[in-house]
Amino acid sequence: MPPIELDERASEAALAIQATIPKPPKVAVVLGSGLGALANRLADRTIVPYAKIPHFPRPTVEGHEGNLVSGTVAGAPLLVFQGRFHYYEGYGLDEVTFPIRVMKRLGVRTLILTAATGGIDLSLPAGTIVCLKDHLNLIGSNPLRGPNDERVGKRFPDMTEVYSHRLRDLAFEEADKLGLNLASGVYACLPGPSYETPAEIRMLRILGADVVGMSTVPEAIVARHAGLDVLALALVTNAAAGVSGEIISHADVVEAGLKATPLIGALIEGVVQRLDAEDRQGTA
Ligand SMILES: O=P(O)(O)O[C@H]1O[C@H](CO)[C@@H](O)[C@H]1O
Ligand code: HPA
Repeated sequence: MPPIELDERASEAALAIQATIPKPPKVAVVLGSGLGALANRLADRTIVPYAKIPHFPRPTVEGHEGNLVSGTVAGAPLLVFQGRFHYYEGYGLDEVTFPIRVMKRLGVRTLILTAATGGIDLSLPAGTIVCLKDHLNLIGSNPLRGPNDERVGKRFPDMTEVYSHRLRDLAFEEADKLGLNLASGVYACLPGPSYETPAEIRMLRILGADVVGMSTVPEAIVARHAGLDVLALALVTNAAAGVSGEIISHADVVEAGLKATPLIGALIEGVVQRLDAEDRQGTA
């Protein structure tokens, strides 16, 4: 898909959203597997089903509802993408990252990505929340492949700091307030949909990965290209293949996501409130 056409699609989608949400929040969250209930924590909700947004793909995976929800958390505005798209669903990376291109046009400046992941590092048991410090893009392609749209970002965007140091510091401060032991780690993105083999997990550990999943990285790359600040919170829903010997199932992943929703929700709310306070003081 040439970039101009993609740009037009994203602009049309943004215009349609603005018909219902005229002043979209500047902070957006993409919810990972099993974390959809986070959207229910918002007050003053306006819901736009993805099906009502032109050119928007439809989620096909259990645990990804397919709604754009605008609302507030303790008075702070937040835009929630309840459901994401994955490469393994058959979507191209243009479609996987379409919501990021749309939110850029809506005026979003900060993106919080959430994801369900397998824990590679033995010190990261199920239930741990990991604040990403870096990633390994092992999906076999790049969402910026193809002609570059210079109006959005550079041909060769720097990726030294994909996950904003400022936002990470903020997340750790808010985690402290909640008494939450937030971990820090590197996310390896594989195409899926099969889970990894134990040998692949040993390889990923040698490569420096702490958690593994099938999303997040394409979205983070497109967001950085477009100049958004990115924070990513990965929930460890299971021990990665071969780590505990337990079988991995998506039903268990979704259940673990549901269980952790109150905690990860409280952390996100703390971060969003801090960003709102900074915005009001004109420091963001
Ligand atoms: O990354 P999210 O969307 O949270 O989902 C994770 O959970 C699914 C596998 O159970 C995969 O889609 C993996 O990427
Ligand atoms: O173990 C996993 N591997 C890949 N993706 C995942 N998403 C949740 N758990 C996993």
